[in-house]
Amino acid sequence: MSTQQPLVIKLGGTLLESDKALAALFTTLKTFLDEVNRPLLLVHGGGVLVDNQLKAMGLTSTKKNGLRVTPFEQIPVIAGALAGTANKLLLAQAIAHEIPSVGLCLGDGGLCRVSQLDPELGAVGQIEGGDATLVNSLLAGGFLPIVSSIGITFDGKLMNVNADQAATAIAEILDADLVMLSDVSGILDGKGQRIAHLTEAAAQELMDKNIIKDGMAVKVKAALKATKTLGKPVAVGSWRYPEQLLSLLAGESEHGTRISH
Ligand SMILES: Nc1ncnc2c1ncn2[C@@H]1O[C@H](COP(=O)(O)OP(=O)(O)O)[C@@H](O)[C@H]1O
Ligand SMILES: CC(=O)N[C@@H](CCC(=O)OP(=O)(O)O)C(=O)O
Repeated sequence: MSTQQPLVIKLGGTLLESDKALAALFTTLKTFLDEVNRPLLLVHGGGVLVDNQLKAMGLTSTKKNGLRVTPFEQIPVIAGALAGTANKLLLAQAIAHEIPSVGLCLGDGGLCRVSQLDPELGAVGQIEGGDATLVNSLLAGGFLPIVSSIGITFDGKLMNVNADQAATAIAEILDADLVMLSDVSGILDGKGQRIAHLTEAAAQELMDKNIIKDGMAVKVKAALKATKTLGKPVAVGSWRYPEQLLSLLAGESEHGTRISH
């Protein structure tokens, strides 16, 4: 990996529930930025914050194939949780760790072009390319962009995009390396063992058997698409062990799962 090639790290939303894990991760990111001369961008989820917020308002929520059904009347609340609370909690961590940062959504600077994915899912977006100009100038200026997965359609509608799909699309737009940090040590097989290296055929078999399912199936499908476009593997690891970040980046097999086609 070249030293100047951007790195995209996707942070799963459950990280936001642990102040200790957040602080440990941002300490590692600060060291990484100081020691490794490399542009870094964070994309984050926050499904758990959305769940909590909807519940507090007496609203229910369902998922279909790992994607949240998003009635248009709920999008203000969901955008508030993701582009508001989740994004600003991460920005706050960056500031507390002396990392110059900017909080964005997919619509800022036209980073991602978003359209409605499927009318049955409501205000759920899919990404159809984008424009790296704004983000590249932020990276060149030494800022850490922190990007939520709220998108805006060409006709001005807010859309909820799955954060794994957002992260893979942004990695494709920036031609970046991609590491996805979740709440598991990697992708697990039918015996609960970590899979060090997952190919497309093996992933398909595990999805067919419902061993890779829900949010992880969305993540794996998005990662497989990105590996093809980027022509390199995508790593899935845990945010619980930020010290494993360099090992994940180096593609070592001791930690996480490397997905390739
Ligand atoms: N084969 C699998 N290996 C690991 N996790 C899996 C698998 N299948 C389903 N999962 C679930 O996927 C979750 C991670 O995906 P997701 O909820 O989208 O996380 P994140 O918000 O971190 O992106 C795990 O917590 C686990 O419950
Ligand atoms: C359409 C869709 O499913 N959107 C997700 C966006 C947040 C997300 O992906 O958060 P995690 O990475 O923490 O799972 C949602 O509403 O939960």
